[in-house]
Amino acid sequence: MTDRRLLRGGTLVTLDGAAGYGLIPAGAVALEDGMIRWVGPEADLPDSYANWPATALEGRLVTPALIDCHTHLVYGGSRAAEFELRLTGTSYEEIARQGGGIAATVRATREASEADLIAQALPRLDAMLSEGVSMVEIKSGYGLDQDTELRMLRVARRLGQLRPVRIRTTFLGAHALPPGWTGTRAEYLRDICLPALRAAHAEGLVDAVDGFCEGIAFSASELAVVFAEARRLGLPVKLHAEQLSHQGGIALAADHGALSADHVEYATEDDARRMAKAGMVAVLLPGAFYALHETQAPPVAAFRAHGVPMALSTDANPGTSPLTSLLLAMNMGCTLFRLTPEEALRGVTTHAARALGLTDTGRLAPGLRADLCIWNTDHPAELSYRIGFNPLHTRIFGGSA
Ligand SMILES: O=C(O)CC[C@@H]1NC(=O)NC1=O
Ligand SMILES: [Fe+3]
Repeated sequence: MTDRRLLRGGTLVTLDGAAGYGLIPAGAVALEDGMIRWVGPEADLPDSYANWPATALEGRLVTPALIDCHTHLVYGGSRAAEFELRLTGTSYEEIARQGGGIAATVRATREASEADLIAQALPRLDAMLSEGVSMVEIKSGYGLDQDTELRMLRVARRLGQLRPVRIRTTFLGAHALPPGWTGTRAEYLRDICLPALRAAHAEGLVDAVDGFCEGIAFSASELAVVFAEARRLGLPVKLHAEQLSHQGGIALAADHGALSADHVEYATEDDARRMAKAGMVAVLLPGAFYALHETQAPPVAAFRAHGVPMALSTDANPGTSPLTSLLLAMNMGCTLFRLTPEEALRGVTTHAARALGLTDTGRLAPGLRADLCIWNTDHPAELSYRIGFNPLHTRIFGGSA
């Protein structure tokens, strides 16, 4: 039985082309068997679609469904108490020295069963879906041992079976040293991280590989070992780079054909040039910038000048970005990083898809997946202008509402 649906009488934001909204006023979209078949002015609708079951859009805005391309959505426990500590004078570093920070989440995640992790992740995932998200990237990185890293990735895969959403998984064993590790960072990567990556890959749990290139985490030369193994396994790479300082992470990522460099607050003009040449996406994460009271914004003007596509994401994680609203991340991208509303919308659709290495979604065009959002507004800027307001009317996933 062919599943057909015609949306008619809305303002379409196709995002076709390298710039602009690709607006089609009074437009129509024909969906069939989970794919977009036709997009255009309703006046030009071919007769063959005229009798398809129709939904009147009544002038509402239609965009591609949203994509959150950088999250740490699966984890155990909460760090709300640390939030309170920080606001009563204890520094981030002091909390880490006391065994808090990532280590606290690692302990809670190791103690959590698969069912616990699913139960704790679902409300966060549901919050994203309620705002029109159709795809979420989820990283490991709170296990830092093989069993827990694989359990995190299995949970991420399971979430895509429990909800109408696509999940892309990223192995982030190179996130931090495990609590209590007495060896070197290179020994952790060799003896724990890489065997876990190979085991996760063998189980089909990994879509990409990531690392945290920072003074408090791993150096570019240490991470080169992880990226070399990822490439040997045929996996794409991406990198948390230049977040709190300049460590040369972008150069490493560019040398390994990375899909993206993420955070990039301390990226330079030369980094932007390298990213453009390597065809990388800059994934901007304003939630962490905001929560850490960061003052160094990413070099948006340099990314624009060199044609580096910019994506936006929540970086949903319990420490530096306990944010599960991609709409708020859009507003932060505009307000904190001075992105235009068009750049913000591209950042959570077509550029986010590119940051995940995907070409089957992120725009309204024939042949792409029928993942769309219908909004109770008629102007695209409303999506990043409002703060704490969700104008979603209908989320269409694979052609179904
Ligand atoms: O604090 C946490 O739990 C994660 C921090 C998070 N991880 C990373 O690589 N950068 C971050 O901001
Ligand atoms: Fe992150």
